Amino acid sequence: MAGSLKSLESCLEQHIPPEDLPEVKRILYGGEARKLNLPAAALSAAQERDFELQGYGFEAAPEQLRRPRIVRVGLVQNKIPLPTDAAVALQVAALHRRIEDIVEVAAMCGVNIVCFQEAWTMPFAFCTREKLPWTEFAESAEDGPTTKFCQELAKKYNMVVVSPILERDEIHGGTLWNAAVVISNSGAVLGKSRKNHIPRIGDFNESTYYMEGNTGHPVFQTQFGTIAVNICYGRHHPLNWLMFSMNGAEIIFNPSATIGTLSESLWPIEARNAAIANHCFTCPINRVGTEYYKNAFTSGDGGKAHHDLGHFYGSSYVAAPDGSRTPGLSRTQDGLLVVEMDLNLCRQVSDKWNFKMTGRYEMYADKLTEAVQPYFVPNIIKE
Ligand SMILES: NC(=O)NCCC(=O)O
Repeated sequence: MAGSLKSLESCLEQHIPPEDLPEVKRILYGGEARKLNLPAAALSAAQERDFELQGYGFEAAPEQLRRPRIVRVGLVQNKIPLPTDAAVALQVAALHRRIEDIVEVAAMCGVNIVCFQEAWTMPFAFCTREKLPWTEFAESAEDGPTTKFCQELAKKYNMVVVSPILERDEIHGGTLWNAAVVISNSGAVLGKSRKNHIPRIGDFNESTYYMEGNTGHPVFQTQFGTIAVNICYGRHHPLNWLMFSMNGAEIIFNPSATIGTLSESLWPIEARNAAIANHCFTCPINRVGTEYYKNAFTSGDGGKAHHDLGHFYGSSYVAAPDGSRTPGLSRTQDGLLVVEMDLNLCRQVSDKWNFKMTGRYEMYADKLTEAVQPYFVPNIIKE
């Protein structure tokens, strides 16, 4: 069964000889991440509320002129608590309750910035290509009920909240977007970042619902650091990560909804590579579970009609600019990953590896401008 393996890390812990494990972890993960000492009350609340709680820390070297810039981020992955044919309002309310329970524990763990999974207020129903009831989950990014709910959480816990939703933009003809709303710890809506790349693969039929985002690559200056949101499929586009980094992002969240058969072998690579290439922290988050739909749908490949998109494999993790990473959360269980990071590490790694300095961006900018022209002639040298 797709979801039967709890996590890659638990499998390694179980089967790699103990004397080899540290070296295996060094090669695979860039070393053993420091475990955070999380409060006992938080650990027992997580257990009672049936979600995994893990905490890790990344260090930076002490500097003479800058104080450490320590921030704690919280990544939340979860199943949908109600079946997909429950009333829309009940599904949203149940998700709000679930997230409220998890965010309370994040607050106990001192989290400064929390991010939820892609389209967190709904099942990932775009596979069905049906409009109702799924479009009813869409809300205003600026003052919809979910944004108001997140504003309350932000103020209550002095926490920046990144809330990826299905957005309805009433000002522009009621159009739908896949967007992440960023709410300051003051409770103010800082802004939104729309998904730039919309998948056209397998049952990810999102293009039936919304277009490629038009907000570019905004970064949000928060009290705790400069953050950006690269939504799901944007993970496969190195230039998308690059542009958030160009605008100064120190932490790039990647709220996602993706399934094992399609992307699980890419998952540990892409966001981690982006952290390395852009001297920043990246935080990929994936939902968990299998979501069933009453009406069967086909994949347009001659195969049988089916009732689910596949197994969402969780495995949320954080990668650091030096290429090290935390273990992933479970592939099957709801979870909160708390990660402490010193943002000074971004510049320290940049000074060491110099990817920004050696990037030759002007060369690529010129050549890309040429390459996107309709009558571009590729530079192929022939005998
Ligand atoms: N939500 C989404 O864009 N999924 C597409 C599949 C993937 O990017 O792994």
